Amino acid sequence: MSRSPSVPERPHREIDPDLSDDERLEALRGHFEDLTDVRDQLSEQLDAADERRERLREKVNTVERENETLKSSSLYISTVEDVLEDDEVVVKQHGNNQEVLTDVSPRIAESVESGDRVAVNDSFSIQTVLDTETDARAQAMEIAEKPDVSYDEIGGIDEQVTEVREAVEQPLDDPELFEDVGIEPPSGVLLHGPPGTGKTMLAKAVATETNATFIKMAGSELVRKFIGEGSRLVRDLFEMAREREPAIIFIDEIDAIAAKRTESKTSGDAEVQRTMMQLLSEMDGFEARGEIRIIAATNRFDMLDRAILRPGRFDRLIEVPEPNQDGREQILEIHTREMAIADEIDFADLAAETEGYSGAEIESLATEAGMFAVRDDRTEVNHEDFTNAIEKIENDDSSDVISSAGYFYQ
Ligand SMILES: Nc1ncnc2c1ncn2[C@@H]1O[C@H](COP(=O)(O)OP(=O)(O)OP(=O)(O)O)[C@@H](O)[C@H]1O
Repeated sequence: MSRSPSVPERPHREIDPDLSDDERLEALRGHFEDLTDVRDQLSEQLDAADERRERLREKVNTVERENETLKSSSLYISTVEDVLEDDEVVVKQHGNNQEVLTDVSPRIAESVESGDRVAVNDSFSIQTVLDTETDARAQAMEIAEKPDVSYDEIGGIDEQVTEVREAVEQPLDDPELFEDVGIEPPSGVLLHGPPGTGKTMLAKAVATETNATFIKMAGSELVRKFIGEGSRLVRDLFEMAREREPAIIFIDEIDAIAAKRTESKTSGDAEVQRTMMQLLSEMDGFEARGEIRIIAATNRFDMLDRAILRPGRFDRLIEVPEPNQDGREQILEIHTREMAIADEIDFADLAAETEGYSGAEIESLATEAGMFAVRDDRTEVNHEDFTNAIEKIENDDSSDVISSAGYFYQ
């Protein structure tokens, strides 16, 4: 940056009072000339400053325009395939799968790794590395390499466990058996039933048992949070499963993307429709004996578009009902396994008191009973803590533990 020019010194001239008139006039003239000089210098400096200000203003305008263009121009999402030497990388564009060799700016070169999702501009230069926050794929899916749910943690739905094991686990574990018999295993399994009855648990338990990666995507989030990205995310979902075989794809709340067509033809509906079409086409092109199994869940079975239930799609329907007396008893026992509970606790009695409770609600009940003991400074939970907890839950209007209001299952 150039230094600002120094301000000229103010001229000063003493005039001797003893001088003659002519001499004084001469001295004053000299002083006047000095002043004029200073004025000229100042005015030159002023012009130079004006010129500099003008140049800076132009610079600011250009930067502002560049900034605007950067902000408004769309960036494309790509995946880094390979990081080479000299800050070069190979990226693959989503959508058209085009592979491009491009440079990474030294500013972010350190943080780019193979497998990263990045945003590139028109000339494929990487602008940013998408972190997990901005990475829709990571946000939309829950991935567990090793889910940790075993069948003995699921109570009251033994029949459903057996059915799911036959339809999902066996084709993964023993595909030859199906080949020998000459049948195709079911393509997709649809679990339907009220909320909190163990559908997600069941899917996770199969993944645990078969050492498969568990990849979950929630239909409602696809529709609410990832507007416009639904079909791409469905494609990504299957791609991710193929990358991580064996894998269990679990689509929760499938009704959000596979509901019967409504009268209204809003653009939102069209988008949901596209997402469903993508799901159907992924399933249709699927090798049923492969290492990927698909489980979907819904508590709005009545709303489903029948197209997804056709053979080759979700062709095995398994109802997961609310637990009965025995089921509730088993679930209570499961959720109190790790608790210090008194011998006197009568599970059959508590099961009778909790008619209409789902598995998730029974789990909350156990926690609430434990809270009563904590409040009382006791380490052992007794029968009364449970009955108090039931009373509290049922009286507590604000509690959504017993959430029959939001319950649409038919
Ligand atoms: N049958 C069950 N046995 C033991 N625990 C259960 C059972 N059902 C539900 N739970 C408990 O409730 C929690 C929630 O259950 P889960 O998420 O599997 O229900 P869901 O049927 O998938 O519900 P939603 O339809 O709301 O997604 C589980 O983590 C588990 O602790």
